[in-house]
Parts: sequence; C-alpha cells; structure tokens
Amino acid sequence: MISIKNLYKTYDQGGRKVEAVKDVHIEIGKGEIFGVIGFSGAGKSTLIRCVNLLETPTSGSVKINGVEMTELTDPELRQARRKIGMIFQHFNLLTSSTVFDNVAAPLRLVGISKEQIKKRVDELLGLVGLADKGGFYPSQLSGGQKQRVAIARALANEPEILLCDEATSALDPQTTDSILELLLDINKRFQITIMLITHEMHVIKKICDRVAVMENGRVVEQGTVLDIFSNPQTQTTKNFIKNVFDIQLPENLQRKFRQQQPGGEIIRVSFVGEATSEPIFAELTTRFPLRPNILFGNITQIKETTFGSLILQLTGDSVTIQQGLQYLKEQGLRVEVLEDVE
Ligand SMILES: Nc1ncnc2c1ncn2[C@@H]1O[C@H](COP(=O)(O)OP(=O)(O)OP(=O)(O)O)[C@@H](O)[C@H]1O
Repeated sequence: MISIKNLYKTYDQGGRKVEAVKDVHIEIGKGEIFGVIGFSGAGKSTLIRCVNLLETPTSGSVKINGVEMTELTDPELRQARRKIGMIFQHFNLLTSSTVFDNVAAPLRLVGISKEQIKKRVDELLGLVGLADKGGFYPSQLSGGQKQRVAIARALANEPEILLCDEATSALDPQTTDSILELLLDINKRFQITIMLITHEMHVIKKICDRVAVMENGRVVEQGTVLDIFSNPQTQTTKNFIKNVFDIQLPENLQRKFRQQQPGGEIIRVSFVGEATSEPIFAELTTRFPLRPNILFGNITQIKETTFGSLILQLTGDSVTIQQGLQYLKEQGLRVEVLEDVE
C-alpha cells in the first residue's frame, strides 16, 4: 500500500545542509496502523510529509498502491491526494468557517451536489460524535472536538490512507485516548491504512501494529510493536520504553535483597500474551527446588496483547538456578539475569 524506499530529504538551512531523512525504507500494508516514533528533530514530520509530497523528497521512492508519487504531475498529485487524508497536531481548521463548512470543504472541491454534501457531512459528523455541532465555529470547541472535525474532514473523500502528524500531542491524556479509540474504530470499520508519527510511547502502544524508531533522520529499528519493545536493540528505543515495558529495580533495593538472600540470582522475566495466564512459576517450583520471590511486577497492554514484566529473586543452588532459567526460556519467556550492582 505505502512503499518508501531509499528516501532522502535534505534541507538547506542558510547554506548549511540538514539531512532530515536519510535512507528510509518502510513498507506499510493495507489496513495496517504504522507508527513512527522519535525524539524532536528526528525527522518524523519530514518523513510523513514526503508520503503525500507536502515535502518533495531529495531522492528515493514513495509508492502508493504501486504509483510512484514523486513522478506525478501537479493535477495527478492533486487527484492522488484525495485518497490520502491528513490530520495535524494543531488541527488546521478554517477558523472563520463552521464545523459543517470545514468538513464540506473537500467535498465542494470535487463538485458534488449540495444534497449529497449535506448527507455526507451529516454522516461524517455522526461518525466522529459531533452530530449536533455542525453550526459551531472551531473556537467554540475543545481540542478533542476540533481534532474530531479534522478527522471528519480528512475522511470526506473516503481516503484509503490517513496520515496523522502528532495528532494527539496537543491533547490531554483522556482526550488523547478518545481520539485514539476513534482512529482504531475508523481503521477497523473502513480498513483505512494509518501512518502516524508521534513522540508518545502511549500512542504506539495503544493502536499501532508496527513501529519504526527514528533517530537523526534514520530508521534505527522497525518491526511489530511487540517485538521492538520487548527486545529493543538501540538506546533510543530503550529510552522510549523505559518505565513502560522494562521495569527497573532501584539499586539500593537490589543491594538489600542480595544481602538478605545471598547466593541467588535477581532476574527480570518478560512475557507476552498467553504466557501471562499460565501458571509457569507454580510449575517451576514443582519441577525444581527453587524459591522465586517476586520483587516487582508490571502488566501493560500493547493494542490487544498483554505484555508483562516481573523482577524476581531466585534462590537455590547455582546448577538448579541455571536449569530453572532454561525452563523459563523454553516456556517462551524472555529472561535476563540482572548484574550485581556492587
Ligand atoms: N522546512 C525546513 N527547512 C529547513 N530545515 C528543516 C525544515 N523542516 C525541518 N527541518 C529540519 O529537519 C530536521 C528534522 O525535522 P522534523 O520536523 O522532520 O523532525 P521531527 O522528528 O518531526 O521533530 P518534531 O517532533 O520536533 O517536529 C530538523 O533538524 C529540522 O530543523
């Protein structure tokens, strides 16, 4: 559906070259929700704007349904963009037009009848939960409501793709969640492919199927949200997931537990999906003369999958501990022995 290959975008900042996007390769399938996460300046906005050619790539390829976007003439590009909706952090609504007129604007450009426009706008406002707000002006709406209007407008021409540029970054956590729910609903209902950029881990965790992590213009990791965040390879990814997935045990507590129970190991165990409901630890103690003492635990939801982490101290003789660790790995758990902090 979206195929980005060898993509580069270089800006000239007063004689200084800034490579905002470097050698990016991303493939996004139909109906997928694909997130790009990165810190400020990583190149996310530039990348997403290259997809609908709001920014012209310096080199490389952007194909949508096999059509090379960078080779389209202006009229062809205008036509292609009708199938690509976009929403922005600051909503970009026409402040002097009503909600109804904002949503109707893209429909008026394609020249359909007044009656059809009214029917479609009413439908769209119903879909985003603003059926009674057609006569309001943007200034009379909350941030979440404004983003709903922007979503309705983006969907007006029944796009196949929705690009979301930090769409929830200006919203409070509760409103963020309601907008994310709406995006999920739209994705499921219409099979719309969604590409979004964000610096918020929560957004990725809640709705994305796959994710790319960007740093200094490059994609440094990409894959399913579960794979990338349960087994991060780069420091940037580790920084994003800190405290969300990978729980830590403060050093002073680690020291205390080691003193209380010398000879054991402190381990961090992560588990996905069904493993969370299986009595693996009960089975461990039945099979091996080991005593697991749970020190800390956390369960989080990644879209529809559960991801859990536990820090526990395993006491027993060292050979049995190794056997126990092997057993846990064989059950599909990720197991790390935490280094002694002293
Ligand atoms: N129009 C432009 N002209 C010149 N340089 C630009 C332009 N747009 C972006 N840049 C530069 O490109 C780099 C990447 O910026 P970009 O906005 O794509 O990053 P980002 O990850 O979206 O960051 P943020 O989350 O802060 O928006 C930055 O160094 C930025 O200064």
